[in-house]
Amino acid sequence: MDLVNHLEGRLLFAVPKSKSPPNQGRLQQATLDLLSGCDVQFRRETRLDIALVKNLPIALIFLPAADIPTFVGEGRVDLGITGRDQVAEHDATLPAGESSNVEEILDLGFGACKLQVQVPEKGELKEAKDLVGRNVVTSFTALTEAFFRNLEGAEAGQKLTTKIKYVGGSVEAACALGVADGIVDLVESGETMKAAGLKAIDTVVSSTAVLVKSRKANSDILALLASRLRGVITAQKFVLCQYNIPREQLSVASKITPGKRAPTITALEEEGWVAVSSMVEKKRIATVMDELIKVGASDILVMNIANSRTD
Ligand SMILES: Nc1ncnc2c1ncn2[C@@H]1O[C@H](COP(=O)(O)OP(=O)(O)OP(=O)(O)O)[C@@H](O)[C@H]1O
Ligand SMILES: O=P(O)(O)OC[C@H]1O[C@H](OP(=O)(O)OP(=O)(O)O)[C@H](O)[C@@H]1O
Repeated sequence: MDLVNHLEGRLLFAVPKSKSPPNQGRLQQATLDLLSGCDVQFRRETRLDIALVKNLPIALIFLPAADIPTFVGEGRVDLGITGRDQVAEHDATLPAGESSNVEEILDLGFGACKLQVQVPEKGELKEAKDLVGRNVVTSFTALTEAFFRNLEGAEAGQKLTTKIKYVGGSVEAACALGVADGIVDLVESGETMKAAGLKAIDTVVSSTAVLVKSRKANSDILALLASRLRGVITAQKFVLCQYNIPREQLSVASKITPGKRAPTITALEEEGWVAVSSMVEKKRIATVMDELIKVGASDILVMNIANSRTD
């Protein structure tokens, strides 16, 4: 089947694909899990970068994470998932005064990392401004140039004294090989940086995976898909907390669990008691339970949310 001829009338959705098999594309699996949570059904033929969604008028286009902002920005695809670092790098390449056509509509929470300025651990360089006028190697040349332009106080168009060179990978080797005095590279666990004898001295961008749309793209199917994705992400971030509490303590407990809009309150058969049900951010739940106990709550139950729709 010639898939390209079947794209007409479909929302084009760019999802990150793996370029190099050993790394398997850091954003790919979490993205596929997210699509499955939204009941986006498709089968990708081996080596094909286009997959038609069976149950919705959507076509998935598998592209390298770094290229997705370009395709979205030019309106060639309507929607995409990539790292915020990639969007920032794309935006930094735009001519001064030109605004980006890549609009972030949802933080997806996974793929967290930081683009950091790194120098040899044992050396005289202590802060980013010590690298001004020296050699810096990176895969993110536009962001690095903007960062040092700011440090140098250089006007747009004025030549930088810091020399920024592009490499496509293994950036951390540049210092050891004498190509660079410092690098600007992604740090997730910090293992690569540590193994290369480097330390971070500044952060250019903090990143997570984001859902982006082309500024002019708007359709019912785009709104539906964004709403489904938001529902799955919200469900992953929140738990449902239920507890019983004396009615006179309700106002203080409601401040601890205000919910997304407001907590649900149900009267109990027992005089003077109510049951409360409220969504709570997963990362806060232990503290919230401690606080609820202190104000007299009992029978506290916490449940995972399989899916949600709150917009
Ligand atoms: N440790 C990490 N190293 C690189 N990117 C990371 C890391 N952790 C999270 N990310 C995010 O993943 C994005 C890269 O995605 P992905 O790995 O799919 O791209 P790729 O480099 O094209 O794939 P591959 O690594 O298979 O070549 C980065 O831009 C960043 O947002
Ligand atoms: O902080 P960590 O968890 O160690 O991850 C960070 C490393 O991962 C990425 O490299 P990648 O593995 O994609 O290889 P590359 O250097 O060839 O791009 C990135 O460029 C860092 O080198």
